[in-house]
Amino acid sequence: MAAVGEWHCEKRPFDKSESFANNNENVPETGCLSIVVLGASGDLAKKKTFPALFNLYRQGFLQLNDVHIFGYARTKISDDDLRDRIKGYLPNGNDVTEDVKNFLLLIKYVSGSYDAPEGFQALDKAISEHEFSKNSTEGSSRRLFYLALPPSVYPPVCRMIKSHCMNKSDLGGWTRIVVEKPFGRDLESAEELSSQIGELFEEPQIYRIDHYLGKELVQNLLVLRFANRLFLPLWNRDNIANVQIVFREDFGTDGRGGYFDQYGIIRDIIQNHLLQVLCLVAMEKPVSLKPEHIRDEKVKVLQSVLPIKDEEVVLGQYEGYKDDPTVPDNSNTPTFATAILHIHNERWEGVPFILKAGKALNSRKAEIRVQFKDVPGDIFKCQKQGRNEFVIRLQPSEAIYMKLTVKQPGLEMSTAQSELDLSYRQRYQGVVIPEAYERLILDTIKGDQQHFVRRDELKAAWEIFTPLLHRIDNGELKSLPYKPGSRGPAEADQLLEQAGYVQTHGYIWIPPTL
Ligand SMILES: NC(=O)C1=CN([C@@H]2O[C@H](COP(=O)(O)OP(=O)(O)OC[C@H]3O[C@@H](n4cnc5c(N)ncnc54)[C@H](OP(=O)(O)O)[C@@H]3O)[C@@H](O)[C@H]2O)C=CC1
Ligand SMILES: O=C1O[C@H](COP(=O)(O)O)[C@@H](O)[C@H](O)[C@H]1O
Repeated sequence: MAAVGEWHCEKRPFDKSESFANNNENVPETGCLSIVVLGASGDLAKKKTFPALFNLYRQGFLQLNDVHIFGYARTKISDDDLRDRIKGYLPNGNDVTEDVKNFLLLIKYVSGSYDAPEGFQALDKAISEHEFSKNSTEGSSRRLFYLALPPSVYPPVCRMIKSHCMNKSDLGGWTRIVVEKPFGRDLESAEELSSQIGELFEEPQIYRIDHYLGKELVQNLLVLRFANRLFLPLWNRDNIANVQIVFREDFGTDGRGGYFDQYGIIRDIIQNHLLQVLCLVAMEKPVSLKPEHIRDEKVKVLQSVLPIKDEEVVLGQYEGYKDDPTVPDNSNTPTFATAILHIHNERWEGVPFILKAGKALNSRKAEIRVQFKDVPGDIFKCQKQGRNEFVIRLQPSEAIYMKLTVKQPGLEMSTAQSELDLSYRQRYQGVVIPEAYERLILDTIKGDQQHFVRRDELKAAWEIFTPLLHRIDNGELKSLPYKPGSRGPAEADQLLEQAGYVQTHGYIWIPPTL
């Protein structure tokens, strides 16, 4: 038993019945599982993919008897070199515990190119040997390919997997591929990539990962919205004045300037992470929790978004961004953007959805802020404290709180702003909040596509942002300079005010301490 306030990890059985989210009619699967991380020498693999696999392993979701992990990349390194690279990124990886040792022994490395058969044939041989050594029986050849690679190599890699590495039909089981963002640069390139991959794999085999969908509080959105009577009648244009979905980072592009400059903050954060969150905030109740029912509702939201107007966009670029030698001196790439989206449907007509994301700002946080309208016939006018807000803090200090006006304790009848607060660290002491990648990889193994982006969703998301992105790429919209460590361009706050957001002055939510 963990002491109060201490976070701990438990071995959990892989039990389908324990979670309501599993009612997606997937058949429970056991048997030989090969997880292949392509691009194993890279940044994402060492920082996110392998640590997520380790966490799944130490919680008992990946069984020693079934699983084998393969790293694949061009770099010529040995199994031990790869293990050494990964070790430092595992939780407490430098104290080589039994768990760390056993996990690292599960990893083998195969080197090869991304567009020639030899490497993939060697990979297939290594996987088959593993399947053979585990005495695989029918239905037990499960092969998961995680493409931790630049999207430019997805098409050749998918072709190679299809030609040389599919699960063996006599054993049954499955082959699935996980692809990372950025999935295209605009509608046309995304559709081309989708078609290339779609010719090789069926949609149920393709897992387009958006790690924001794996975050605990993003996963809580459906429960909050549809399991609480309190919110059902309030969640609409009659009561809600505006919705903000905000991502802030207090560091810049930090050595990733070359990559970032080709994409910018809208492609990096808004078109995917924030838009996915918007869908979950705005969608209608799905028929059930089946992945297709949920994704159908998300697509409807995206298809109801009106074209974005230039006057409802503010772009910024932090001073010093172009000091990175890999960023061109004349770059107009935004590192900050605020854009207002309007959803043209019965529930949301007239409610601005303000999406804001920025790098090198004054704080690091991601949150959803639902601001309610003023109370009609307000009798406390003279001491008005501010509007009700429902805030879902995605990170850090995960929390859900409701800003309310209450009576200030004491003899006087005066009002104050306070909150009803569910702070996770305090309420769920000793409970581990899983990393987004950990949860999503587990979903791919279970075959649950609920938290992955379907092809038509991706298309609709690009349809919303492509015209704006093209205007930015053509230099028709300029990025305003802002100071690193600031709130971003002042024009963004003016836009917020124009959209009807009423800021509460003199009140700051402080995460409770234990
Ligand atoms: N890093 C992160 O935090 C995040 C990354 N992503 C996405 O994940 C994917 C991988 O990201 P990341 O690990 O940072 O990328 P890297 O730049 O580290 O690339 C991963 C590996 O791919 C190979 N590679 C790199 N460039 C090329 C190229 N031009 N042609 C062929 N192979 C290449 C290299 O392996 P080798 O040369 O050994 O073959 C490299 O180790 C990308 O799609 C990225 O956008 C998404 C979210 C966060
Ligand atoms: O996808 C990305 O996300 C990270 C932020 O992820 P978070 O889970 O730490 O919020 C961001 O830094 C990166 O630019 C982007 O590509």
